[in-house]
Amino acid sequence: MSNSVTFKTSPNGKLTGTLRVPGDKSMSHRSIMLGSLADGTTHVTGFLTGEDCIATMNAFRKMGVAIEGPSGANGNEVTIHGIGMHGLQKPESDLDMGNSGTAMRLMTGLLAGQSFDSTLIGDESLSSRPMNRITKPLASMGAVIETQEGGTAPLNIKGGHKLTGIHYDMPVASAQVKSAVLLAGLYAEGESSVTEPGITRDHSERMLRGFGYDVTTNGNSMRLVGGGSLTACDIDVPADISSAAFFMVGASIAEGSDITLQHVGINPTRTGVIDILKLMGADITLSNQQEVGGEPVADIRIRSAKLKGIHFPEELVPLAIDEFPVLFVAAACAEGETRLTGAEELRVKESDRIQVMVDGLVNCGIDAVATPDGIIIQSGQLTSGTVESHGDHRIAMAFSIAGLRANGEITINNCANVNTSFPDFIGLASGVGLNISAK
Ligand SMILES: O=C(O)C1=C[C@@H](OP(=O)(O)O)[C@@H](O)[C@H](O)C1
Ligand SMILES: C=C(OP(=O)(O)O)C(=O)O
Repeated sequence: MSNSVTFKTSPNGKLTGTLRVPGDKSMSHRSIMLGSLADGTTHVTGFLTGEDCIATMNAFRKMGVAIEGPSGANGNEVTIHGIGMHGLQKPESDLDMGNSGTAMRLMTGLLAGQSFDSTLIGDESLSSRPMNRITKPLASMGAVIETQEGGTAPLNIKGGHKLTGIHYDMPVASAQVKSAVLLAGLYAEGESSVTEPGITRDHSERMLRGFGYDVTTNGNSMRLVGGGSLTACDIDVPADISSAAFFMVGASIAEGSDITLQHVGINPTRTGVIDILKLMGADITLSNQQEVGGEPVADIRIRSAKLKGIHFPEELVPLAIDEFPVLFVAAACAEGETRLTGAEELRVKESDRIQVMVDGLVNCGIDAVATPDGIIIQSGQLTSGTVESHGDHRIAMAFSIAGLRANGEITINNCANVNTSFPDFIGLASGVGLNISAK
């Protein structure tokens, strides 16, 4: 897709049938990172072939890791020939993390513990996101990292510095910050630990354990001791609940919908979207629940329902952090008022997701107001309109879903980055009944 991809929706769609959305982005990034540092060969299935995860894969290839794939019948199998905790080689050029905060922040933690220098770069959006939230705790472990003025990327990470474990009381509930400290902690002397102000996704801890590393979780605190090693394992990446969320909201708001989403990851640190939609009155049922490779998965059936506006519980914010753009679309279609508070983190994602969603909703006829840490949305009729996604994949897909309830066409600009997290969104969404085209 070129940079100027425009999506156009038309009315009267409903979502029916069965769908398996692409693999989990958080787990796909981590599978490449841990697989590369492990002893032995790691096979990954269900890998997300979105641009962000391919960028992570290419970064490790540049550091000497042999990685095969994506290949296989579904094109989502990857084989990583791990080179051990100390096997990475100095890359000959900058490592480009594309659009992904997760990749850049986790990689910074890992690279801080290497013997060589490296530079991490990203696209325009990533280059404007705050990196001092990780460079600060990493510096107190002994890492030497140069940021740009204002604490942004490119990041120059100086190798060869001895790291020492710390305890870090995280000021924000961020899995990326937690993971950066724990991954640096693998290379640090002694114990590294974090306490998070609210529960955040725990894929790093689970996957480290899957690779045989001892990570202890005690309530909101996690700890590990540096100097150990990782043992290769097989990883089955479930479908991404953040991608499934678009269809959960779409099926809820479009009358006559009945869709089943298969093999979705339902790790309790990710299921805020299900809890929130249920509080709004959604009809959601889970079946085939099982544990696959240390992560719970299920099939999720959603039928259309009459939603009502609510005040989103603040404790659910980190557990649904990437799903708010599409939850705001649900709110526009729900009876009454919906309020979000305690979500200032949304302002430092791929775009300022509060302001960008307010602007787009207002352009489509909805009364929405931004607050410093959230939003207030009144129920209304979505109309035709033109929306700027600001290159943010989740904004582009949220307004695609809004098209199901709009009484006219919605034009969404700057949608190329949908490929970072959801390859073939248009094909899969059209296949289950969304009236949408891209050009
Ligand atoms: O650790 C991860 O994989 C992620 C953590 C979250 O970011 P924060 O840690 O900044 O909240 C989330 O928004 C992001 O999409 C993925
Ligand atoms: C915020 C997101 O990702 P990241 O922070 O990795 O860019 C996202 O995928 O919605």
